[in-house]
Amino acid sequence: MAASTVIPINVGHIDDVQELRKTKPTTIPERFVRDVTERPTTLDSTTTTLSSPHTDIPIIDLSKLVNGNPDDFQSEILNLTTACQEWGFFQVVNHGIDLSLLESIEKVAKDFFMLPIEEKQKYPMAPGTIQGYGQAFIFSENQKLDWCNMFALGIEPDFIRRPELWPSKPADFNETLESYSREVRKLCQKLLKYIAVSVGLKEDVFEEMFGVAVQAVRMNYYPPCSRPDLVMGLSPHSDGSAITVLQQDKGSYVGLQILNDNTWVSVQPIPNALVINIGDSIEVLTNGKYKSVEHRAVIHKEKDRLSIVTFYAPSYEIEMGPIPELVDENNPCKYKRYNHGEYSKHYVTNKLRGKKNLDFAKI
Ligand SMILES: O=C(O)CCC(=O)C(=O)O
Ligand SMILES: [Fe+2]
Repeated sequence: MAASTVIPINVGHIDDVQELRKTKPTTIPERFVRDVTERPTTLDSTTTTLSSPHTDIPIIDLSKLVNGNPDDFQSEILNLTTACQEWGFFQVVNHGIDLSLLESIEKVAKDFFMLPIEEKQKYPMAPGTIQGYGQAFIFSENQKLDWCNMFALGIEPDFIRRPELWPSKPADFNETLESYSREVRKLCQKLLKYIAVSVGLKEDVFEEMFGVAVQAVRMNYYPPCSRPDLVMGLSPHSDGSAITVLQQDKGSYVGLQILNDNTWVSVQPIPNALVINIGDSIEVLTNGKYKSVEHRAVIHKEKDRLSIVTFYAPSYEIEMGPIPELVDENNPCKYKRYNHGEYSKHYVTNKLRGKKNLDFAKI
């Protein structure tokens, strides 16, 4: 997320999805109804329950990388290479973050979303910005809305923080988010080290390059919807980050889908695991060897869902472009050199639209 810039735009009226849900509408408001081509594709027409192939995306056991014997380390690095190259997504187990902390962040996030709307609206996401409570990436009154309420905050570096948007309720929200973010930051640093090794680079390459990495969190709350076949929880997109860490609530239904081989496949949640995905910045740095992958969230007819998503990205000052070791005559340079801050700005000032934002970086 880039530092906020206020853009004078007319986004029209954005319904709060939780409030909308309370009114039990018999028809879904037009602004949430997707064009036929954009609806969740595979549908069990008898039950209006969404069904799509479930795939077990790769699982990485971090403990084998952090303190495994050399054989385990090597085989897990190979798994990581496959996961990043063929999927761009994996679930990490034995990630070292206390389960009690995962539970605490889930609790404060849920408690926040359950507050009265008047309380949540004390922290509004202004049109065209990406921090606070509301709906991000809406830039016009004609744009379709996602079936989702979001609460997003910049964490690091300090200058991206908007302290006025940090809520006073629930009382332990801020403290919990600080502890959680510290742990997730360490996890990202570890993962990037192993991702570097897995692509044949020295382990500190990203750490050294990134400077004070940008970290932001977005909590997505998806209420149920009587017509999940018509709406989208979160529009298809790739993340602008280097990597993203996604925590789903305990007992989450299958809501995250990723585009693999042109098919939307559902990610089956594993209790206490974290979902990791490659963002656009790693795609550029690895010269496309590891690609960011388009993903989206779909909605359930009866159940709600919460995801807590951390984006970890290079500092805005750094110059981006493929790492020279990954460019040769068999792998010609596919991306230009640009300032990462420019890309972040480009990303947050456009609607979510698959991988289109990355055209910015392509030669
Ligand atoms: O809720 C999910 O599963 C997806 C969230 C996501 O992709 C995002 O916030 O960028
Ligand atoms: Fe995402």
